[in-house]
Amino acid sequence: MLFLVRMDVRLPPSMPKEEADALKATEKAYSQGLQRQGKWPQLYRVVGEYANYSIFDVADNDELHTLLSSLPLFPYMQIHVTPLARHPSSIH
Ligand SMILES: O=C(O)C[C@H]1C=CC(=O)O1
Repeated sequence: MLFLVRMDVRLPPSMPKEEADALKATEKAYSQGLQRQGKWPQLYRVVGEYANYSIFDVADNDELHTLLSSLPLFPYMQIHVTPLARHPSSIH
């Protein structure tokens, strides 16, 4: 199942830079692992925002929730999920 996911990251301004950098590094490694597994096939930065649009390719809602809630930045993100279905006019 394909999902379009928007993630908006809101780190508290009071978080020490070292802590924020460590979280971002852990998040990067986690996300790249999922990308290599094919579960997170597309990841785009939203221009001018600390946000991304991503495509996830997972078995079901439960797997997506498990992956998203395991993101190291999860406590600091607003996440919006849109389930995708094949468009009848799509040639892909
Ligand atoms: O930077 C972000 O958009 C948040 C998150 C998503 C992948 C990653 O490495 O960090």
